[in-house]
Amino acid sequence: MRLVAGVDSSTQSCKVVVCDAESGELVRSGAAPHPDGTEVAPEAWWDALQAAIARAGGIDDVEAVAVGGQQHGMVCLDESGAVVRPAVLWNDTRSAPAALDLIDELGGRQPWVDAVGLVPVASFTVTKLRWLRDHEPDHARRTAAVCLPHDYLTWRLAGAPGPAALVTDRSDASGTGYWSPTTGDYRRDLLELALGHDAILPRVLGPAEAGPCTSADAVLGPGTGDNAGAALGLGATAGDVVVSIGTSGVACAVADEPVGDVTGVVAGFADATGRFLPLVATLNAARVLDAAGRLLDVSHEQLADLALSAPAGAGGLALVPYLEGERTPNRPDATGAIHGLRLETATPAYLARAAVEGMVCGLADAVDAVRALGTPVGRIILIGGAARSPAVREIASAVLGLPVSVPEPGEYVARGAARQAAWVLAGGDEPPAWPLSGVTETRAEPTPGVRERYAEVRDLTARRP
Ligand SMILES: Nc1ncnc2c1ncn2[C@@H]1O[C@H](COP(=O)(O)OP(=O)(O)O)[C@@H](O)[C@H]1O
Ligand SMILES: O=C(CO)[C@@H](O)[C@H](O)COP(=O)(O)O
Repeated sequence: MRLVAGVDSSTQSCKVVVCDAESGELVRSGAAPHPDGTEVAPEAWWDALQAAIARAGGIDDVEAVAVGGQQHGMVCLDESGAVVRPAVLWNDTRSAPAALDLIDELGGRQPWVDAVGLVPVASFTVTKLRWLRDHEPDHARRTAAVCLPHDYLTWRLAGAPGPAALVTDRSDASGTGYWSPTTGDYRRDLLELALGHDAILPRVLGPAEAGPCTSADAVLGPGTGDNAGAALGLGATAGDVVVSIGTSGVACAVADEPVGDVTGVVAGFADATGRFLPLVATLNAARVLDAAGRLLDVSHEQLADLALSAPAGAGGLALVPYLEGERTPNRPDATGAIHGLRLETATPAYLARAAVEGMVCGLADAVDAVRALGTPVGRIILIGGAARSPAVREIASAVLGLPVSVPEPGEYVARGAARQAAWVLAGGDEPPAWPLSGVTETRAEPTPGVRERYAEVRDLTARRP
């Protein structure tokens, strides 16, 4: 059996899967946590990767490896390849004012969409670089190379051979704000507009192009942004909308043509197969349920039981989930809120229901935005840590008014990276066929009233203190 490995260096943890290159069958896996916070030393990702690899039984016997990872994080290296400052992550909102400055300086939203397929918001790398230039000019000046979390780990696996050897892929490059999915080229003028000077950027490899090798002589694939990795791991095709409920909430779909949305709601990313990946991301997803569990002092399982024991709509109790500010809609300074509290609804069960419904309503808006750009929504595929919750599956189907397909619990981003590694080994125009097993479908009675109530209260939130 020829083995390949795939990595998902996500916001909260690092996961490694080792798979049969031909069939995709999972052979073994491991995981390790990441530190909390929206600023992380890249060395911590490297340590977590080493721990996850060890827990997966090592990767000395694999022939190819690819790394998927959280998108957009700003990793700055100096001339020697040393990290200049901790990475600023996708969910850090400090660069919201920088995003507005950049939009203004290029002449509005449309020039950004035309140039790079997206409108800058705090999540995207380009705005973080502008923040760096404005707030830490010494760090900006020392920055000789800029890369993303997955690029950094690929480079470390290759032995960190100097910044000029950095590589990336189309999907993650498309989330920087200085690479065009339409032309396949960097927009160095936009990098300079943000950072104040040019810098080394990772070479963008083709979807199945081999990168350097690891110290154990396994070939490294280009890697992927995590959402493109998930689409590849699931084998998503036209009509599939992948909804991921991890730290971020995401709705995305594979498309044959690039997408441009001047409202900035849908980002026109590239995917991991040479196609495109229109995507909407929210800042508030699984952690809203973590927070509800903490408030009620219950486990995820108990929270799900509580939520399912309350009636749909939670008697008008509605939770706006902007606990970390929000990216879509673009409200970096917003906070969460609970509306409609009455004596009858002031119970753990109603609050649990409202938390799941509020979080899912944010994702329903995301699915609507993807659909509004002409993407067909035939099937919803639900993944991410919170897809393990029966309440999330049931309420997602009810609120979306659609059946929801859930593959067996697994690490689909890491699987997508492993499938890319197998593709690098096998060559050819399409990745090896890796059948998806254990998909179950949840169909719940639609509850349109839940979204109507949510729409009434969605904008009624206080600003962050
Ligand atoms: N059974 C569950 N119900 C709800 N949430 C869960 C459950 N299991 C895990 N989670 C949550 O899923 C999140 C991790 O999901 P994951 O997709 O790995 O996140 P990320 O990719 O952002 O690191 C955590 O916030 C965790 O608490
Ligand atoms: O910012 C985005 C997509 O644009 C996020 O989806 C990040 O890529 C982080 O993903 P998770 O770690 O939450 O899965």
